[in-house]
Amino acid sequence: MSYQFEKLLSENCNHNSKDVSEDDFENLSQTSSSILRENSLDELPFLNNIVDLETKTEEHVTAFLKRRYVNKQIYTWAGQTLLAIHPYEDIVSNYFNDTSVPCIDSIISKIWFRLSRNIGKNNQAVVISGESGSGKTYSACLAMKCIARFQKNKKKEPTDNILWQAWSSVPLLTAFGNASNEHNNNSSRFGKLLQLQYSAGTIVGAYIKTFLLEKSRVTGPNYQEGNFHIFQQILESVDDDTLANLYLNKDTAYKIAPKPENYLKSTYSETVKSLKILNITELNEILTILAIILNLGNINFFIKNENGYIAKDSYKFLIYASKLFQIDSDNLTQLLVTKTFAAKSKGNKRDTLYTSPCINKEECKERRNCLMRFLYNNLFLWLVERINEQIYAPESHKLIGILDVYGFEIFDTNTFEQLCINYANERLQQYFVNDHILKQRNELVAEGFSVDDIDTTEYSIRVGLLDGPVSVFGILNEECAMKRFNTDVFVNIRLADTLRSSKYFDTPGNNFSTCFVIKHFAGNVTYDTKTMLYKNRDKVPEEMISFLKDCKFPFLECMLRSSNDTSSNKTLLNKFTKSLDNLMQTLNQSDVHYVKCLKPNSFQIRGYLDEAYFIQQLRSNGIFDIFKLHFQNFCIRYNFERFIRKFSKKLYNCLQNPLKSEFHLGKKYIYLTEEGYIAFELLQYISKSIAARKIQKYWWKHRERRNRAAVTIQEFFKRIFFKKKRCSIENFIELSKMSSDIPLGRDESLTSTTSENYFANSCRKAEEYLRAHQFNRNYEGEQLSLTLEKHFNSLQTKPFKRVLFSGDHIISYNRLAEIPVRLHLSKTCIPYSNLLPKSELSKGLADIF
Ligand SMILES: Nc1ncnc2c1ncn2[C@@H]1O[C@H](COP(=O)(O)OP(=O)(O)OP(=O)(O)O)[C@@H](O)[C@H]1O
Repeated sequence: MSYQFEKLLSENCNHNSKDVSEDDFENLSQTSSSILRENSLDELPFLNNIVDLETKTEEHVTAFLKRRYVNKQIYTWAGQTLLAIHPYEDIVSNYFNDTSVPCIDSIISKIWFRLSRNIGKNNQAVVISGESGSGKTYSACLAMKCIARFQKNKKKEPTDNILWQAWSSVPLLTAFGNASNEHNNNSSRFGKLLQLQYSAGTIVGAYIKTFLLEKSRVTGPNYQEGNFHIFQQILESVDDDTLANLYLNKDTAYKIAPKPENYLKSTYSETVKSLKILNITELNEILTILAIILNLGNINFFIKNENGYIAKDSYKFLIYASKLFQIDSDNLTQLLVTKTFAAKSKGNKRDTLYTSPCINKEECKERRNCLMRFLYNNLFLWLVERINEQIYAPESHKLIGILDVYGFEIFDTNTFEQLCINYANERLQQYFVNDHILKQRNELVAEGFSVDDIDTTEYSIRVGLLDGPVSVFGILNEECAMKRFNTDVFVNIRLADTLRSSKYFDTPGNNFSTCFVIKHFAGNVTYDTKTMLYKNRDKVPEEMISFLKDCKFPFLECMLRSSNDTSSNKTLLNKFTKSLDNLMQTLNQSDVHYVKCLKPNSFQIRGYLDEAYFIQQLRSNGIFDIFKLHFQNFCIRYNFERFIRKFSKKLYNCLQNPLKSEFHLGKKYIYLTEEGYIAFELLQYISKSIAARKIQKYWWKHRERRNRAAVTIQEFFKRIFFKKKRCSIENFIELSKMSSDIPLGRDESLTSTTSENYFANSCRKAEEYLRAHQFNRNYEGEQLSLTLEKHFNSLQTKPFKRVLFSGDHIISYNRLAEIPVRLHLSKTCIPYSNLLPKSELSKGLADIF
């Protein structure tokens, strides 16, 4: 046991509850550990964590995962990382509501557990990674569904529920940001980090951060690929009248929106519903922008005498687009077929602007495409901003991040977008290995665990090759900054000359090739430098912005406000690298949980796991490195002081033997497995209940004794009081007797007035007596007055026959009531029982009132 910990234990020995005996703990700990053992056996009919395998060779692990996959067990733990194999069939429902097996739900329950008990960092994140089409977005949706089940206040109307609104953003952003490609008919063409704001068991807000939309797709997807789903949705589902207002027609072939074989039949109604849930009312404006893009895409050009012109057959589309822009068609023509450039003027004068015609069709097309990309990208950013306005809670809260970025991509032709996407995956993989595996390894070694070496240099070298000082990005950015005329071949030669020494870089083909190869963690990808510089510059001509500002369509102004700073000289790679740096910072502030999505084969066939293909994914994902860290099962750690404050020394002493394997004492921390932590909490709870019950028992005993003592004292005092009272009544009776025993007629000096005085005196004394004894209309008082009344009336004193008492007053002493009178001095449950019938009042008690 660590010295520090021992010291703390001895310092804190007074901390324990004295009510619970060591034996109680002993018994409890035995019971609970046996419960835990039984549970784990019940819950794990098969092994479900590959670190528990006895033989951990690559072949063994693959065979084990294959067996699970064939048994339709698509989820498996690799330490604390969840492996999810794409089933290519709908079997996920088997896992619903069962957190005992590895699945997305178990990750979310872990996160919920941590947040609700303040374990670990304030923020939690799920990083879902994998190749394109491996099921990342699907897993992200499952995670959100699971959070919805966990959160409190389920009864709230769905429309008031932030999570419901955040959930509605999924089909909306899918429609605008997903498209079909050869790997996946619903491939995300942007990266997304959804941050859910958590407070006291509820999601109170959310925020969506997006990364680099593949905007080049909007000008026309690659062969057999689709454009963003929204275009098909409009052309298929919007009614004819609305389409006519948008200058669109179902019979027209729109070049940018081909229908690939495997296109996703997503529904427009779902998109509209999501807009409604998110209170986005600008549906018409959105449709107009999309209609402009569709019409612009059909505009063709021809060149005559080195001047660009709009082709006659496509002139109508130009007219439609300018009507939708609400600007004169000549302005649009001018924008598309001429270019403006600024020439430096002498002195401090402003630059002079010159206009020159586009000299070839490609230039005209590029200007048109630039306008379409700019419009679509800004529409997308505006949409994300509007969603965030609706779902964001301004107060700071704990965060649950769900990161779903585009998956690693290898196509026949890979260009700038694939370079960015694969770079993002490379960064995430590097983060996983460096900040998750390596950091843990070093900490574990420092804490006394013995862990094998893990070589992570290859991941850093590859990231350095892409974005370091001498790197692919460095050269592309430099070429953009120099603004010199350079061909794609030249850029490729420069890349090859500079980076040839790296073992992760290669240049296939001859000197005129425009291709280079990067050996990524997930495979070799051949990139084409064609259009790379152009796309990297990401420049929107000034005159295009002025044109949009001149248009009378008011929505354009709102949209431009959400746009990025177009005047900035930063390249797209600069911006993208920066956004990924921010993402890494966000992850650094969170406890990160990993879901690695894997594809069983490259043919999208269900029930078949291609071992060679699969093993490569495991290798490149760093899954085999996880074996070296199987200590990471100790996923909860406390520093000693907090541990002792939370649990007690006695609890620790009792549990250290039965739960020996569930915790580890390091130099700074005590490490617990989740089972260990639950056992500690369970026993602490039970021990507190025992202590509480004991305290209750003592308290009841004490109260009983106190009550009994009070009763004894009361009895004693009552006895004395009654004795005294009886005494004083007797005295009074004696006194009254004396006053009434006046010998009438015998002594002439004693007149009737004298006798009357005597009687009146007696009565006054009787009243005083009653008052002095605190006559308060209670039973005792009543008894007393009745006793006195009886006594007076037995005296037969002349001329006063009867004396009638009410409380501490004599109310009648000159004549008897002619009817039997009962005076009720306290309220009874019989209504009006304290009143006499009116008819009887005059006869009996007229002098009373
Ligand atoms: N566990 C699963 N059960 C059933 N279908 C699934 C499962 N996982 C994924 N799918 C389906 O597979 C397809 C691809 O999944 P998804 O879009 O989530 O992949 P992705 O990794 O996000 O791809 P990309 O990186 O291209 O966006 C989708 O149609 C999805 O519905």
